[in-house]
Amino acid sequence: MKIIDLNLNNLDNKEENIIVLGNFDGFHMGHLSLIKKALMLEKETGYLTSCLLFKEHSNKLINSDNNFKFLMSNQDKIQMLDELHIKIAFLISFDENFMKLSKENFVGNFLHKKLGVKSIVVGEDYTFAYKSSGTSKDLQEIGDKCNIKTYIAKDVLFNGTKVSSSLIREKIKTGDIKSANELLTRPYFIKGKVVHGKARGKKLGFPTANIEINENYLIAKDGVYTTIIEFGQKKYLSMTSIGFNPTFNGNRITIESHILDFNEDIYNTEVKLYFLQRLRSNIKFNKIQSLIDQMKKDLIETKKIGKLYKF
Ligand SMILES: Cc1cc2nc3c(=O)[nH]c(=O)nc-3n(C[C@H](O)[C@H](O)[C@H](O)COP(=O)(O)O)c2cc1C
Ligand SMILES: Nc1ncnc2c1ncn2[C@@H]1O[C@H](COP(=O)(O)OP(=O)(O)O)[C@@H](O)[C@H]1O
Repeated sequence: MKIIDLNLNNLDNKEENIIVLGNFDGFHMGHLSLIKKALMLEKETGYLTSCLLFKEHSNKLINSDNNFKFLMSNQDKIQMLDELHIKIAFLISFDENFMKLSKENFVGNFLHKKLGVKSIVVGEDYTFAYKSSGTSKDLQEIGDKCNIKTYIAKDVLFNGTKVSSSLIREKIKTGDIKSANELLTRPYFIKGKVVHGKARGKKLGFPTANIEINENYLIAKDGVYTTIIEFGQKKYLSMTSIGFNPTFNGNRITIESHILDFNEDIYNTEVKLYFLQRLRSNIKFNKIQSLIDQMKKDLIETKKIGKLYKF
């Protein structure tokens, strides 16, 4: 995939393309239907598929909601687009200039003249231009005038409900990982570096890799999960606790993962943690032995669940 930073490159050799527009937080079922449509059009027309990504998350700028949490980073989105065989990723800063573009300028100048867009694929609820004044219907109307064909994909429903990034955020926040994973069509994951904890894990017989928390991204509901941890091109079954370590009266949330059949130092390693299933809530035990006994039960459960997944 070609990555074009529009703030750095002037597109001398622009290629005619079919652009997929949206925010794509999570790359869920609905997003995948747009990508599929664009890839079909690519086969029919020979134009290359492309996608526009904002270098800074647009919601953060528009809402100025500092508590807004994302499902994935831009880097994850780029990797996902590449894996899906999209040919060009256009990156642009969501700055004052871009934010203030009129509907006509966005389509006629930016998409048509600057990027060489021949077709657009969007969802029904897409909005664009100054103060989100443009709708997908506007895109179609203005696009027609400059020979851009717009395809508006129907909302994807799951059990009668529209699939959306906010619905998935809600599922993750409430610990319904099973539904979130169904909507994403893959296990929900987070990424982070292994940092030092309180060095209690080894003493309990369950060392845990503590994963550094990035405030920009969503954290699943407090509890114990069966997970898969990936680093150094390998995947391992693991069980992860998200919470305040109530047994030890902890005062900050940690994400810590005990890796099965593993015994190596992985401090400072970048890991990817996939959530498969939530096992239970965190418990404040009166005795440390009770916590250990419970972790042994979690281990048995995790092994059972692990057998159901190929990784
Ligand atoms: C599978 C699993 C289940 C856990 N369950 C609980 C729990 O129910 N209550 C609790 O206080 N801590 C729980 N923990 C967190 C442990 O208290 C924590 O891993 C331990 O204190 C080690 O912390 P450290 O990494 O800072 O050394 C769990 C950890 C794991 C890996
Ligand atoms: N099976 C394992 N699962 C997780 N971490 C392990 C495992 N075996 C060894 N380790 C190493 O031990 C560290 C965790 O030990 P622990 O006593 O819990 O200390 P800390 O509180 O610093 O996390 C991990 O960061 C990792 O480097």
